[in-house]
Amino acid sequence: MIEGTPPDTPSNDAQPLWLACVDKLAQEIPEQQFNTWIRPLSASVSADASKVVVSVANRFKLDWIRAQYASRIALLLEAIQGTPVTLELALAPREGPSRTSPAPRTMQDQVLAELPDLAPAEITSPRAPKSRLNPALTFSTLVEGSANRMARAAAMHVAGSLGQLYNPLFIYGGVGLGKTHLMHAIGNHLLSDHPQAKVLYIHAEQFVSDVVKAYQRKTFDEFKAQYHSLDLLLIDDVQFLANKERTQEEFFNAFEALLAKKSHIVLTSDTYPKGLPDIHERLVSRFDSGLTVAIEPPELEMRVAILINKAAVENAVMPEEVAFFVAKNVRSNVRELEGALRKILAYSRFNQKEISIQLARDALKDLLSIQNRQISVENIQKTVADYYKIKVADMYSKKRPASIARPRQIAMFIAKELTQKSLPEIGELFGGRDHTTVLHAVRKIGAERQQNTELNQQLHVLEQTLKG
Ligand SMILES: Nc1ncnc2c1ncn2[C@@H]1O[C@H](COP(=O)(O)OP(=O)(O)OP(=O)(O)O)[C@@H](O)[C@H]1O
Repeated sequence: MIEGTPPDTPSNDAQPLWLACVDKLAQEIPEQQFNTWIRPLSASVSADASKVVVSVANRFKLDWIRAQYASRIALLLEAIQGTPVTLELALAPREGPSRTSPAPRTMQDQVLAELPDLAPAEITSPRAPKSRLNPALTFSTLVEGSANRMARAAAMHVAGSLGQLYNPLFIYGGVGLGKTHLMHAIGNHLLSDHPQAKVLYIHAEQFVSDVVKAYQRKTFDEFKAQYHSLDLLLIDDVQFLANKERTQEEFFNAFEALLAKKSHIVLTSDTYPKGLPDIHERLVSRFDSGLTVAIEPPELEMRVAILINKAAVENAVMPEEVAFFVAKNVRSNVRELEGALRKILAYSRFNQKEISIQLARDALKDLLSIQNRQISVENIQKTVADYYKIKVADMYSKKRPASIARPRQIAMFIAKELTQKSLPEIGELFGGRDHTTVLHAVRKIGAERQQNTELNQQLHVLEQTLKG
């Protein structure tokens, strides 16, 4: 399931498929959740009903629907239609004034300008459920591996002894690596031990919107009472506070109030605190004043374990050899692994065939061909050379100064991570080097990545660039 643009040939005849799906969801989901998340959706269905594009008002909602409801919607659509249906989520076209409208004048205007893309109805919608935690996201459903071991241990510590060490806990890493899951796990753990604890999970964009609402309705006292009285505040994706001056100020106030009363704050972001652009220095230094931990992309064995576990949750058996095949081909993040698994399960159920490597190959045909097309060792050499401002020819040359040798080692490391090439093949493509030279580079950069935040960040950027 991917984000995309509406299909070219929407058909009104096919709309009953979507309406039937919405009907089913209405029976399954609590009314308030249904009204908040599902009712506002609109969908366009291709003429042959093989593709449904659901439009969502803003990115926050899109992420939420993708995480919470997309797999269920996809399954329902296929069950109703009786043939495979591709589900896509797309941002609805924005209406009203563009972001380039003249600078706001009053404080309320300024705050309103910070509003994420929420429809007006959202501003007056009833208050969300108290903790906003998803009970399914717990420590027990989070597979542990070296990629998340430290973050998981710190999170468990926080959940077990609130307000003491590691406050704030700042968790960062690339998309779909389990940061949100870990946050919810902390909240759920705390609530299971202390059901009366005041816990709030909130996405940073929603925090911006809460600040806006407080200004609009002149309910700042209520806003402060709500936030400043929490025992645990979990705030996701703080990079979304960038350039939101007023919101940052309110967040700073809440932050200080919570720390003063020994409440705990857990934050996530796509980068480490000092790497956050357009966030006020005093907030950045607060973010960094507790414990900052990274979540890395999961290593092969962890990806295999995640696949096998998630298949079991869906009452399916994924043989280990198939899990290895998928894990070797889907490397970027857990969300993509989940997407691949969903495709395989749907394909297996639809064709009534057992899960095998051949079935996985067929189910993931599109995904595999895109990957193979995109990432070649030549592409990696060029991207890394551009990034470190050296000549591509230096990737094959025998030169040894560190300014050249290091980018070369980084390129070898990425080649091992992102392509199916063996060590000797990679060595060959780097000017006929021995496979032990490649192995040395892979081990060295891999170990350094765990310790060196800056290198880790550079690798993330390079990997994201290569994956397009
Ligand atoms: N170690 C893990 N074990 C099991 N499931 C995981 C693990 N890590 C991530 N997931 C699952 O992968 C999906 C994506 O994770 P999550 O939403 O927590 O990522 P994220 O890092 O917050 O991403 P984003 O930055 O895009 O918000 C979720 O369904 C989550 O449950």
